[in-house]
Amino acid sequence: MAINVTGFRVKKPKPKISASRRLYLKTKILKKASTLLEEEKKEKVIERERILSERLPPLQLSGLSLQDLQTLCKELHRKIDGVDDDRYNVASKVAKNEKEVADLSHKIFELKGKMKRPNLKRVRVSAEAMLGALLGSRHKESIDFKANLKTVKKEEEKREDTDWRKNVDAMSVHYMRHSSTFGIEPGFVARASSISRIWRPDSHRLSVLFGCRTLVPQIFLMSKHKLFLLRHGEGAWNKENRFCSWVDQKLSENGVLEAKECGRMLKQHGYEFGRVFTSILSRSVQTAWLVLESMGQEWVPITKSWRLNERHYGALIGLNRAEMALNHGEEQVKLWRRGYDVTPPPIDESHPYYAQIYNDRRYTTCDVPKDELPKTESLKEVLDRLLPYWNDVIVPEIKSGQTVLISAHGNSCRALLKHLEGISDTDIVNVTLPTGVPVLLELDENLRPVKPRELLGDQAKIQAAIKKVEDQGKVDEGKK
Ligand SMILES: O=C(O)[C@@H](COP(=O)(O)O)OP(=O)(O)O
Repeated sequence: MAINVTGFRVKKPKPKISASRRLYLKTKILKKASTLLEEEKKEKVIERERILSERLPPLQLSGLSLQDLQTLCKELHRKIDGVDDDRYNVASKVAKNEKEVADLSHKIFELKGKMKRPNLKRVRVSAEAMLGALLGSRHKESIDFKANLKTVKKEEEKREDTDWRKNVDAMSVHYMRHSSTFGIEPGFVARASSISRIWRPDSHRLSVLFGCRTLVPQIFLMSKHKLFLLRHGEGAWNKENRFCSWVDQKLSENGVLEAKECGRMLKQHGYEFGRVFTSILSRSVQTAWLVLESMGQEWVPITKSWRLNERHYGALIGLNRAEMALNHGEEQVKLWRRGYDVTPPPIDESHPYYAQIYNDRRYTTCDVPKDELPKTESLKEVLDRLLPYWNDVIVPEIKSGQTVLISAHGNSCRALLKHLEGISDTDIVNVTLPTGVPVLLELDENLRPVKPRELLGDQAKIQAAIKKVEDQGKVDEGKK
C-alpha cells in the first residue's frame, strides 16, 4: 500500500519487470558507472599533467644573468599570485554552492511533508482590503509597496554582483579605522590576496572566511567567543633583561602601571570577564588582580595552573640576554628564545636558582610529581604541557559562554596562539608579545579564530614595545 497526493491509500502497481531482471539491470548500471568513473579519473590525471606541463615548464636557470634571474623570480611571483587568486575564487564558489545545496536540501526536507501546512480556505478579498486588514490605517502610507519591492530587489542584485575582494577591502577600511585602538599584525590591512600570505599557516581556513563573497559580510556574525591573552606587565627581570622564566619575580613599577592601564582600557571598551586563568608565577597573578581591580571586576574567579607558567628556560635562567648575545651570537640567542623546537641546556642542581625553584611549595601542588616537572623546555614542549589544561579546563569555560582572560607569559601565550591560529613552526619565530598588551581573539563555535588577532592599544606604542622585546636578544652596542 502507498499513499497518493490526495491522501488516499492505493494499491501499489505490480512492477513490470521481475526482481532478478531488476537486479541484473542494477548491476549492469553500477558496472557502467564504475567504468565511467575510472575513465573520468584517468582523464583528470592526464588533464592535470597537461595543465602542469603547460603552466610549469621546467626551469632553465643555467647561463642566466642576475637580471634575468630577478625577472624570472618576479614572473614566478606574479604567477603564484594569479594561482592564489584563482584558488580563492574557486573556494568561494564552492562554499557558495555548498550553502545553496544545503538550503535547497532543507527546503526539500520541508516540502516532503515534515512541515504540515494548515488547510487554507480560498477567499475573495481585494488587495486594498487585505492591506487594510494587515496594516490598519497605515496601509495608506505603504500603498506604494510594489515600488519598494523593486528597490529592494535592485539592491539585492547589486550586492550579489560585488566582487568578494571589494568586501575584504571594505573590511580592511573597517580595521584601519579601528587600528588606533585595536591593533592588527602589521601588514594585515592590505589587499585580499596578501591576507592569505599573512595567514599562510592556515590559509584554507582563511579562504573559507575571506574567500567567499557571500560569507565575507558575515564574518563578524560568526564570532561566537572572545578570548583575551595577556602577557603580564613588565617584571623586575624583564627590566634587567634577564631570562626570568620559572624564577618568581614581582612586577616592576612600570609593570604595575601597565597592568592597571590594561584594565582601564578593557573597562572602557565594556568587556566583562567570566573567568580568569593565570600561571602560578606571581607576575601573572598580580597582573590579573590589577586588571580586574581597574575594571571593577575583582569578584571574577581566578584559576591558577603551572601549565600556564612561562617556558622553562633551563640553564639560561637568570642570565642577561645581551651578554649571551655577545658570548654566543645573536642568532643563537634568537634560536633559544624563538625557535619552536629548540631546547636550551637543562637546569641542574648546581644552578644558582635551582633550589629556589624546586623547593618552592607551589610546585608540590601541581598535577604532576615535582621530579617530573620540566628542567628545560622548547616552545613545543610548552604547548604539549599546556594543551591538556586548555582542552580540559579552559575550553569548557569558553564554550559555556564565559569571556575568558588568560593572564600568562610571553611564551605560554605564543604557544597558545600557535595552536589556535595554526601558525607554522617557522612562522611562530616572528611572533613576539609585549608586556601588558591584551590580545583579543574572536573565535567561532569550534574555537577557531574568525579574524586576525588584535593587540589592543596604541599601535605605535605596541610596535615600539615589540621591537624592544626583540632587541633584548641583541648585543648591547656600548659593550661591543
Ligand atoms: O622568561 C622570561 O624572561 C620572559 C620571556 O623571555 P623571552 O622569551 O622574551 O626571552 O618571560 P615573561 O616575561 O613573559 O614571563
